[in-house]
Amino acid sequence: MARKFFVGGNFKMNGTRKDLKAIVDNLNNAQLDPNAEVVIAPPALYLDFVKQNLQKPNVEVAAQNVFNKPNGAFTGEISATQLLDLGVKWVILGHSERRNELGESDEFIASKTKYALDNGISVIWCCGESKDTRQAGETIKFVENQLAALAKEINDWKNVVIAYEPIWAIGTGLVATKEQAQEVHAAIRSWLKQNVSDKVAEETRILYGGSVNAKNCKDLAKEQDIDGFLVGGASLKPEFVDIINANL
Ligand SMILES: O=C[C@H](O)COP(=O)(O)O
Repeated sequence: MARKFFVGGNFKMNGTRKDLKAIVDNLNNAQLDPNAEVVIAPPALYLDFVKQNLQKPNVEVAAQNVFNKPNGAFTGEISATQLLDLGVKWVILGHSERRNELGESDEFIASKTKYALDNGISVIWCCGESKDTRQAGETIKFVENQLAALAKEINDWKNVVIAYEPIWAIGTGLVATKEQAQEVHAAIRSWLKQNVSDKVAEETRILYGGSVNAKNCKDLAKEQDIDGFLVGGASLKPEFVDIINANL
């Protein structure tokens, strides 16, 4: 089964209504590859605003976080029920900025992933190594450990998209070579085959994230196990359209 090309735009903590309207208008007015599935993740405060302004049926909205409890005294958190109330059916979890800046552990991320999936929200689950880990030659072992922590919590992978994002490539302009990215993507797929099932390995989309732009996306997209991208900085710019259209 061919895996559908997937492009996520992670706006992170960027944009006001004016900026976001311009980004959404740019997408509304663009010719987008009809075979690409596109999800954009504005700051939580603007999820509804972006949703109301989007006019493209193949572009959906994602949250950048969700908590693992239904409601209650959890200041600053957002529940799955609240996301569904706005019609938001995607969430990004496990991003290295939340792992490192906010101290989210593998176990906490796995429990949030389970909670989101159990409530019908699809997850873009992120993994990836630091520069030190890569230099020590431990990239694959590190990513496999992150996967193992997730696999302890979840059984059903059909609504999970994996994003491999080497931390040293995020926002640095230092993109992984297509060989480096393909090697880790193939290792993730092989881990899924050995530890989950052939079907999950075959069907799960594995995205690359880390300084993807209009210039490097076409080459990366040709790699066998790269099924799309999770884009940060460039998703705020008009070139996001070129990344969505990388296969055209
Ligand atoms: O979630 C997106 C990644 O962190 C990549 O960000 P970047 O494209 O700005 O390097």
